[in-house]
Amino acid sequence: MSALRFTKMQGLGNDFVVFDGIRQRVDLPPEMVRTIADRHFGIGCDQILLVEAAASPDCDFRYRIFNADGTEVAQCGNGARCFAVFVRRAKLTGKDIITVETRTGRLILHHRGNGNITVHMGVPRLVPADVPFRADEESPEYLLSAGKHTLRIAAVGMGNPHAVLRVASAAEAPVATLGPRIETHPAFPERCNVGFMEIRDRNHIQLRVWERGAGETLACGSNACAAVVAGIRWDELDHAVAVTLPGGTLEIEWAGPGHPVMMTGPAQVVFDGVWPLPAKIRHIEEGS
Ligand SMILES: N[C@H](CCC[C@H](N)C(=O)O)C(=O)O
Repeated sequence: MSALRFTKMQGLGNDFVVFDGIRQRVDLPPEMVRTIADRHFGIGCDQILLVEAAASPDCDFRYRIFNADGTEVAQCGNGARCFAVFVRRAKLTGKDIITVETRTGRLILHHRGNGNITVHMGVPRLVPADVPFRADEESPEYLLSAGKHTLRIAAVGMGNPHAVLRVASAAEAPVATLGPRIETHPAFPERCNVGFMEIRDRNHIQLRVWERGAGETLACGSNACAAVVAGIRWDELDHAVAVTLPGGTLEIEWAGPGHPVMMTGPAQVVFDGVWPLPAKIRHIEEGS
């Protein structure tokens, strides 16, 4: 095959290149992911999403996610909503409720009928080793040394690792400087996504996110979930919260430990396209 069909999609401005890996063979070595994601030499996106056949009989699809830096990861909330729209539009399923398997668990994607999708994002991981985060014991808040700063953070796993800091103003938060410092902090052995949360009231936060492997994005669904979990554990938020990010607002609900986090929001198609496979990738493709 000398080219791959794709669909460009976005969820609150967090943008994706989505490949159907069922009707076409799609290999995504890191170099190819980086090239496709590049906003000047490629298509341009924060993440690539790959639809595959499920290995588990009780799942409808396998859902794979690749960051713009080429790393494969196990969770993407905004991408999950786009995945739900993609598989219906591609007529890979007609279901309203779709179960997908990821590298660390499974998500349930629910078309609400009004253009919004609700995603059962799984039960948050709060034990440090499950985030993963290096700490002797579980706590709603940890102190993290970063250069001359000592930061109070929450560490939450949503199938991917998240740090959350409370800030007075999300708009003025030092995302571009402190974000990469925390993303690569040794306390997070697999790096992390970094949320800067301004609490407006018990049912509304403003959030900006420095994403692992992508930098600051207009929205991050899994960090929105992690931020609400953190705020509820700090007794600063109620159980249903509107999370306003630069790209728009998500509705997040969490009933407390042991319960899943539920995320509701939109997902849109931007355009369809064809990605020409460069010769060297085609050479690998032909099994040489
Ligand atoms: N950067 C994330 C993956 C994408 C998550 C984000 N786009 C979302 O909507 O959850 C990570 O490395 O864990």
